[in-house]
Amino acid sequence: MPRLMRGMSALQSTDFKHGIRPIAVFDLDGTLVDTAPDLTASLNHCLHLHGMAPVCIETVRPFAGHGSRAMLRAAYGWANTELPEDMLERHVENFLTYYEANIAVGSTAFPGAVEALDRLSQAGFTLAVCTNKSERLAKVLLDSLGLSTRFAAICGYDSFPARKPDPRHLGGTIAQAGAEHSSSVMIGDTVTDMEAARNLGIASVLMSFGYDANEQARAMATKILPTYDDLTAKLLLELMDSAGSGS
Ligand SMILES: O=C(O)COP(=O)(O)O
Ligand SMILES: [Mg+2]
Repeated sequence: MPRLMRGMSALQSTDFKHGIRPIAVFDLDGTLVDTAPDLTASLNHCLHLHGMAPVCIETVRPFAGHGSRAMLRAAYGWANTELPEDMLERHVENFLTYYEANIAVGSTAFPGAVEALDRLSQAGFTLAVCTNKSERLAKVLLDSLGLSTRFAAICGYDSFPARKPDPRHLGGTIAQAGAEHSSSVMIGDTVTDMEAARNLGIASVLMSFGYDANEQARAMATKILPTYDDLTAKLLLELMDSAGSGS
């Protein structure tokens, strides 16, 4: 916190274009935090309850950023087993109960993520999280990892009437953080994040180490980065300008 305040006090709002403080909005699963270990454990807990064999984390990873239903449907598909809708809903309940109780057992911030947050804060950026997790679970996870106080807003799929890729989720997060979408950028790991940014008319960065940086996501991203090392304030300000925002 003292570090953040030092960074903020070093810059005046007049240092930014039109005096607007920029905001970097981060996706959570697969972007800031590697949640796949605990999501896989929760999935395997559900499969075990139904006498099914466990699945390995590498198989689950591409589905990990698309929610518990997507993971459960995929796992039943791999096992060639029917999954009726009512059973899926019971599984989701079990999944979420287990997940909440074990949310930060194996989950950690991706390499370089915390340092990138430090850099951006020191450069005067506001930070926020826009995730398709529930707002409550996102806050529980970020609290457990000691990261939540860094963010001016943490918004989940249930914070607004619509979720990513609907621009109301991303736009609502930016507004709740006290920022403006004309000086904002979205950093994520899936096509859902890139599409949300495009729908709001802002720049996006695709972190290609994430869970599902597929062709569609790559084609939609303003910039693709393989690691956090290159995620700098300078780059994000340039992307905001080139997206026509902030001008
Ligand atoms: O839980 C999900 O559906 C995905 O979460 P994310 O938006 O943080 O990647
Ligand atoms: Mg994600």
